[in-house]
Amino acid sequence: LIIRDDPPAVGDYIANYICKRINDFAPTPDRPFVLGLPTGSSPIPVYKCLVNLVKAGKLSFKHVVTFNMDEYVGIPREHPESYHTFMFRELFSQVDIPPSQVHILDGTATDLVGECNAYEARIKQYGGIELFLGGIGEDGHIAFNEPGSSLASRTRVKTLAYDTILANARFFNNDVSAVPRMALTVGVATIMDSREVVVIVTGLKKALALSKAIEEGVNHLWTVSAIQNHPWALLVADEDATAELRVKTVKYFKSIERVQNEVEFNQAQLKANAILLKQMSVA
Ligand SMILES: N[C@@H]1[C@@H](O)[C@H](O)[C@@H](COP(=O)(O)O)O[C@@H]1O
Repeated sequence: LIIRDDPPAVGDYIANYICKRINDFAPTPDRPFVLGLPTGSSPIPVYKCLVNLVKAGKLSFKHVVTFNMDEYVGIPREHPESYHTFMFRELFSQVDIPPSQVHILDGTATDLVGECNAYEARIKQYGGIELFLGGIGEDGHIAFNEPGSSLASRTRVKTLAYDTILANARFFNNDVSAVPRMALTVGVATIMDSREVVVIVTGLKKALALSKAIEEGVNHLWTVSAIQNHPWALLVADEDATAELRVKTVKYFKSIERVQNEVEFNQAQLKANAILLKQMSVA
């Protein structure tokens, strides 16, 4: 768990982290970086920063392949609140990703089950997802894996929890009746299969979910808690989202980061000294 002051600082941290991961991976057309992505308000600061990194020439999406987490059932791609529209508005139209490398579930498909199965197959074809970025709902859902979702779930059709419908009404002019009742979503196991999971947790409203995710056991009622079983998971939260954590938990994770920074600083110094010594011996 990494804690930053506010959502922009969380966005900066995650975007720079993803940028480094993609650059270190050095993707090529034959070996693209496969990235899983979320929608919602939480990832907006991440996307803003990723766009700036691309504009500054520090990052390219040319050899990045993306898979979005979820999409509403029954609203067309062109709908202003479809996740398709959201992704192109906030990220894809502003970076150098070829649209053919973007994958988003089609919530208007005539065969929804077939659409979900094909999505899983496509992810496999690419050799799985390298890094899955996610957000969480107030009830601790990841993607649209609402409370009670099987932790072994795969991409499927999902009925939304009434709390989620209420929470998402803000995107539909606060008209609860306009919010779709169903969605297509990757499963908990689809996310857990990825080689790395990064979760954005910002705002006071996510505080209980964050506590359930990391301070208690793995539980299908708080599906994000499944990350406890993932070998390489990172949560990045802002101060507000830590409100329900124990003081001890917050201090513990902050102290780990301090120790890690110390280790990295010492390693950098050792490296710099070694270079200096080598230069002196050559001279
Ligand atoms: N399906 C999405 C989730 O993937 C997202 O994490 C959640 C939180 O949204 P926000 O970031 O706006 O709080 O909203 C929706 O339910």
